[in-house]
Amino acid sequence: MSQPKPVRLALLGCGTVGTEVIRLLHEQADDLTARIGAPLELAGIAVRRLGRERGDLPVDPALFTSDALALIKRDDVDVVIEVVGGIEPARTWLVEALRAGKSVVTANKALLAEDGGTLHDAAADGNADLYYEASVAGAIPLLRPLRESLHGDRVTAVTGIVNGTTNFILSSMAATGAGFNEALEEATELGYAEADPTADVEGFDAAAKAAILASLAFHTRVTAADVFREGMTGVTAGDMASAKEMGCTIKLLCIAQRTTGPDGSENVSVRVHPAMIPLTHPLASVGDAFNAVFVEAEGAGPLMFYGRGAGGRPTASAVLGDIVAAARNKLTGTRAPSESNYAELTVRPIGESLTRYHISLDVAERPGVLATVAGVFAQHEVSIATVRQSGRADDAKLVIVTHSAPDAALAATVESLARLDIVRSIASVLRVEGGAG
Ligand SMILES: NC(=O)C1=CN([C@@H]2O[C@H](COP(=O)(O)OP(=O)(O)OC[C@H]3O[C@@H](n4cnc5c(N)ncnc54)[C@H](OP(=O)(O)O)[C@@H]3O)[C@@H](O)[C@H]2O)C=CC1
Ligand SMILES: N[C@@H](CC=O)C(=O)O
Repeated sequence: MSQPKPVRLALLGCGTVGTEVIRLLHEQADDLTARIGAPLELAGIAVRRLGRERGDLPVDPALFTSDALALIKRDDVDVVIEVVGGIEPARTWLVEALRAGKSVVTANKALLAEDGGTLHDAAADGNADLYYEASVAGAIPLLRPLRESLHGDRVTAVTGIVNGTTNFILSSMAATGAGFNEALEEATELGYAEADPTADVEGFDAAAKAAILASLAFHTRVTAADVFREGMTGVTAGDMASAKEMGCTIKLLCIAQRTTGPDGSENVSVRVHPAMIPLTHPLASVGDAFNAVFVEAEGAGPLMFYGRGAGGRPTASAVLGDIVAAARNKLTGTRAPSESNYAELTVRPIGESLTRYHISLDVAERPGVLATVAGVFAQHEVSIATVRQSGRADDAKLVIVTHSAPDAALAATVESLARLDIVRSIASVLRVEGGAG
């Protein structure tokens, strides 16, 4: 019997993820051939620095090129795998590949969240597959369940920890009191952080993932620019200690919800910010670079997805799953179902979202302080859940946790508090989720 023709792959990028894709392709070659019905073969590997030392990769050095576009355009390439990152030149490459009918597998959440529409349109034009499971939550199978398994249901919320680097840092700060810089350095060495770790710590990476999740979950187009984003660089050791005292911890959360506006219209709210959650909350025990995501759907109820959210090998596992799917489709001449972004829901501004605040104030110690502070909350129609008071005659502290209120009212309350002469400083403001406080 004649050997089936190999499915030929162009790999763009050979960094943390790309090298592990090469290793898995090599280690599992026989199994992959059996599963797909044809062998996978690397046609070329595009990198930026041809002379870079790449260790003992099980691959022919002649496959390396610095001309990604020429590699993509080759007639013998069936599937393009992009693990480079960034907006350009990745967008140009992927549009070129898709329009030419080549399937694309990418881990590039930044591009998908900024301009996913262009990629989906190019995939439709070229009748090609666009797979991106690795772009959100590393190894966790999450996008395929949203894209396929839950397509008969109505998803109402997606909440979770979707950035491994910041979860690693916050978990280290909570467990060992490790400093921010030290923990970030370790996360970078372990291959969790983005090329520019600002994307992680300032919440851009999680916001991109939130946009992808919200688009898939609610069948509407949400871009990174639509997502309210606050990073975790402002979280201090003091915040962590205060959270601990209250039986809580702090996590960078992604929260995407289907909501109803004041006029009864349906819309969505998508936000990323650090939040205080009780230690009893299932997300509180998600440590290291692990991710966990809750999906709530009307029929299914709550579902939880948990696993490694970053790192070369786990991410490569998700990439390989997509390669197998794309290769099978190539052989059978079929295509994965395209995205159904039909809903056109408006994204509500953060000010309209209902949140709760934990506010820590340094105040003067004199009679009437508490009443004055409480008056400010009343003025903004924000109800107080708990108040803790501590301190000496010249240096008192008030820690206030609110009930839920529109975020704009809570932010305005903080602004008014800052203007009071009895408030020496606002030590910290954190949002609270999951019954904390
Ligand atoms: N690391 C992780 O845990 C995860 C990463 N991702 C995503 O995967 C993608 C890759 O991440 P990661 O492997 O960590 O990144 P790295 O920075 O480790 O690797 C990037 C690779 O892209 C190559 N490259 C950069 N610019 C060009 C160019 N102009 N032409 C050709 N090659 C180029 C680099 O070449 P050279 O080697 O010569 O420098 C390098 O091989 C990103 O989109 C990231 O967001 C997704 C999930 C998890
Ligand atoms: N930098 C990202 C990598 C995976 O997406 C993270 O830390 O989660």
